[in-house]
Amino acid sequence: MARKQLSGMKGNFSWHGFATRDELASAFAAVVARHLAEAIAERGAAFLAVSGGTTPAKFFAALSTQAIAWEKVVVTLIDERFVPATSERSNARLVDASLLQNAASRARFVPLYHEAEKIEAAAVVADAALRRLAWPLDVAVLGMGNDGHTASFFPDAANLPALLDPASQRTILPVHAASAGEPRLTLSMARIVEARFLALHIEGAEKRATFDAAMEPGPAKPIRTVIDASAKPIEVFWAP
Ligand SMILES: O=C(O)[C@H](O)[C@@H](O)[C@H](O)[C@H](O)COP(=O)(O)O
Repeated sequence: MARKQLSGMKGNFSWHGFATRDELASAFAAVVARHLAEAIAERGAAFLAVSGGTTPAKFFAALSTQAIAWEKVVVTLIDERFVPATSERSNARLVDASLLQNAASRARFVPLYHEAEKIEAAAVVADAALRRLAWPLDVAVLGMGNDGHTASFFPDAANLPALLDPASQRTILPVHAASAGEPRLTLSMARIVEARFLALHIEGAEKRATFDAAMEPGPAKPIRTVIDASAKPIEVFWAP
């Protein structure tokens, strides 16, 4: 059973804590499916962006079996490593293997990765492709690293101010950051914070401590900048 705590005093977020990661996965999948179904009922389609990394696999598996009109859902990524879908580092590969299965195999996936010599060129192609979709996102699911990054907003990214520009006209931007491992493509913060439902999915004591520290006064980590910029409180889903 979720322990919900509205943390209005501490920041622009609502905390949903679960006893186990399995409980979180099934409850969070039901919440996301409800938002997608509402979007389909109201506008005839739904638009979902998910993060990669190691955290979402169980949630993706639970979401893939939700009984909604998946053929009306477009799925894209919050961010992607600059690697082809054949790479084990590819978030598209993860989504294909874990989310676009079962009922959700009927969804349409729009990738961020495009083959190009330079990531700047791939970002321009992805930006043009993504612009054609029906913004804003109905649901955006963020992850977070222990350095306080979310999406590919790494603290050491050379273009961090452009990534976090709340007035950005860009949909997709390239990212070069030594801490990221490889270059990345990411949605701009401006496109993320306008989502109708914005959630952060984190697990483990270390990430909880990182999140709590980021909400303390002091220089803002990227996760804090995103939370502060969101029009609505971000919904945080956490389990130990
Ligand atoms: O491609 C990625 O890595 C991401 O989308 C990234 O922002 C991720 O959400 C965090 O780094 C957390 O990653 P973990 O879930 O692996 O801890």
